[in-house]
Amino acid sequence: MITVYTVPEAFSPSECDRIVEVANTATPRDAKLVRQQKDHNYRRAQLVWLDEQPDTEWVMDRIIDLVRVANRDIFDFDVTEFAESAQVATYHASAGGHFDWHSDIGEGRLAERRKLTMVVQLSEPSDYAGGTLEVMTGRDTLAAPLPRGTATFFPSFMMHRVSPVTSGTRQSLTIWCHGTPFR
Ligand SMILES: O=C(O)CCC(=O)C(=O)O
Ligand SMILES: [Fe+2]
Repeated sequence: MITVYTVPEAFSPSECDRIVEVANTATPRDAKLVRQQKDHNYRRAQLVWLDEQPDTEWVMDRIIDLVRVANRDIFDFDVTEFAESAQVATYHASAGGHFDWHSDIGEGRLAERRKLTMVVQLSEPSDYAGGTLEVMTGRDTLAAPLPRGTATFFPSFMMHRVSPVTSGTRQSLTIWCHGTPFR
């Protein structure tokens, strides 16, 4: 189904703490776009790829369970693999954190095979202002629920953005599921 689907409390507060801790102690990279070019006006965030961090296999195990259920119950997409690492993005208000409107499907061997996107809110809503994940559902946009640990799923072709973070810091966990490109 073509929809935005939310799972409250997909990750517990202590699981969010553990993921944030890994991300905050790793060496971040500036966010690169699907075609690997840097364009800071388009996206400003720091990224940590979980598969480069030790002791994070449990995160992937949880992701696999969540995605399996969401895809079985809601999307029924022909997804076969996670071809890219999960990433933790950190958007600082002080660094102009945001991500302009985009689709996750792009050119390139991996980006063209993205089908289902899952984003988990890792920060307490009171820790930041702005930084809303918005998904375009046609004429309207839908704001992803803010509570920490909430997972929001949407087809990777849907346009979405993270509005500018105006105070504090927002962190999120993103994973893509891949398969035969849509046709
Ligand atoms: O941080 C978010 O909420 C969304 C991240 C995103 O859209 C992406 O990494 O493609
Ligand atoms: Fe995205």
